[in-house]
Amino acid sequence: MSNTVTCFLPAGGLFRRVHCLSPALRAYSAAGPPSPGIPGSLWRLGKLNHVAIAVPDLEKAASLYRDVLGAQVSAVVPLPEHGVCTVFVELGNTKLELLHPLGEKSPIAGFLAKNKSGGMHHICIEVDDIGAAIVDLKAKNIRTLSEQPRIGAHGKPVMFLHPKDCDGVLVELEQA
Ligand SMILES: C[C@@H](C(=O)O)C(=O)SCCNC(=O)CCNC(=O)[C@H](O)C(C)(C)COP(=O)(O)OP(=O)(O)OC[C@H]1O[C@@H](n2cnc3c(N)ncnc32)[C@H](O)[C@@H]1OP(=O)(O)O
Repeated sequence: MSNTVTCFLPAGGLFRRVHCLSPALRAYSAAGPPSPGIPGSLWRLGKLNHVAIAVPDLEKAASLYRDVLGAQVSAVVPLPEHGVCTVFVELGNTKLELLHPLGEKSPIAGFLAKNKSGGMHHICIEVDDIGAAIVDLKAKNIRTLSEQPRIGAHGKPVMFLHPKDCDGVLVELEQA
């Protein structure tokens, strides 16, 4: 079954044929696909909470999203317990988290040394039961980057998963 329908849009007195998402698929996309979960599993994956971008100049990056792209951008929030300063960019369906190292032992210092102009650092996905998720993922040999969950940028427990066990992507799970 095709996911697209053909629409005819007026264009300079004529009609232009374009392919667009079928109404059913559009409704599904707007609501967000429900995670089916693993049968018998005690936890489920939820929404994309944010995509984090490590940046060498936080003010410059905040200005790009606020003044050039017109997004709603938060103030700078230092999180010394995580070794980063953050700025959140509101996108409606998700957020961007701009990250800059704070302190001498920042966990993002190595990443920025390798990626001097910055780059995508991690994705954060919500889970409905972070404790159950951690037990399950450890049993499946996915390495967690701390023994216990820590309190993340939104005041909720978070856990990072090793990028080498997640197809090269650093994944943060956040309690919904
Ligand atoms: C506030 C909170 C929140 O949102 O709630 C946050 O954001 S805190 C955000 C900051 N906190 C965190 O990131 C905490 C979790 N992160 C960590 O524990 C660390 O950053 C690691 C992911 C273990 C990487 O540490 P480090 O750079 O010192 O180690 P390393 O250079 O030996 O890296 C090991 C391998 O992983 C790769 N690697 C490193 N960082 C990566 C990243 N962000 N994405 C994908 N791959 C990455 C390296 O290139 C290397 O691969 P090769 O061996 O192939 O070269």
